[in-house]
Amino acid sequence: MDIIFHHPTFNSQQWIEGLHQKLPEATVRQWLPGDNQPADYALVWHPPVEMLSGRSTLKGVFALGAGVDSILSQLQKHPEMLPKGVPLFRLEDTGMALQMQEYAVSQVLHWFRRFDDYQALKQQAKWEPLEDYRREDFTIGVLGAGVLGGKVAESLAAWGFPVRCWSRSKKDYLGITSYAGAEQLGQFLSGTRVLINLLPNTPQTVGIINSELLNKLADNSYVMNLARGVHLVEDDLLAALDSGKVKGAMLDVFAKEPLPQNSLLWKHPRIAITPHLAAVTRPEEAMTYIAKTIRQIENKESPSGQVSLDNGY
Ligand SMILES: NC(=O)C1=CN([C@@H]2O[C@H](COP(=O)(O)OP(=O)(O)OC[C@H]3O[C@@H](n4cnc5c(N)ncnc54)[C@H](OP(=O)(O)O)[C@@H]3O)[C@@H](O)[C@H]2O)C=CC1
Ligand SMILES: O=CC(=O)O
Repeated sequence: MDIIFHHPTFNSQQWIEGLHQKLPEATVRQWLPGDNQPADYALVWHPPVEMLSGRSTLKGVFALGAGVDSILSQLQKHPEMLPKGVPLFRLEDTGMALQMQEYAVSQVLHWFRRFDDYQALKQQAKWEPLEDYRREDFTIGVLGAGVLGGKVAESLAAWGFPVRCWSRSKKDYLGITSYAGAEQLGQFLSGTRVLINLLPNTPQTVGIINSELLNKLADNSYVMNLARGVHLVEDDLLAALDSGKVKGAMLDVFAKEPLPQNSLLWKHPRIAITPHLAAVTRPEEAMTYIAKTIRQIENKESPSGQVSLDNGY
């Protein structure tokens, strides 16, 4: 079995050796331009078109992340890149759900305990106990209730917050109110105090967090974008912060990354920023998942994690 690997920043040697340990029968090599030798599987992130195109004998392509929007947008321009019938897989959880839970829970607690307000008071050297927020006024709404959104919703429910989620299909998560489809988005937003985005980037979700949506949230709401920058209309968020509709935001992803130096988001006192690391690919867990999936494919089983090219995620 031959596996080719390409990632612009990962340590290729670590992956080649790690995969070989998990799949001793496999020969794993870093793909380099000009390599058109046979391959059964390809592990990729931002793959050069020539790496994949024409490889009709591939049994699977693995994206080395959870979101496949960059690969799908490359595919739009170069449909030949993924030969017909070759399945595309993505990483399902592989250690990312726990990272997302850590990120979301810590920031929700920060807002809930009014640490943002106390930081502002500290700037003025003011000793001023504020009224506590009540959990019942702190409904959390998670946009996207898949592998990561579902786990984030569950962890916040465990902290006793009222939690709801929104997805395409209805969910049955314990203690979480599920809303589905465009027709239930308004209900989902009404009364939501903290909005957490974990949607995939698809034509239906681009720009979804805009002024119309933000205006439907509860007053003094908070926004956390953990999915993709293109989901958020940055100017609309700035306007909602300035009008007081939104009280604070925590952003991990941006329409343009790295976030340009001249972006107004950097300067806003009520926006916190992290550089797209809410959940990173953990090599050990990812390799375990990929090796298991390859074995399932070899055994003619149906592994989970296959991307629906029709749905775009
Ligand atoms: N910032 C970071 O570091 C990281 C960001 N990400 C981002 O997180 C995203 C989510 O990952 P993951 O949870 O694994 O993805 P999943 O595919 O498991 O979940 C996606 C969810 O979004 C829902 N959804 C999709 N389209 C729509 C729509 N049009 N309307 C309503 N709901 C919709 C799906 O509904 P249904 O369940 O009904 O299909 C599903 O619940 C990734 O696509 C990636 O962009 C991922 C990892 C790290
Ligand atoms: O943003 C990261 C990913 O895995 O998707």
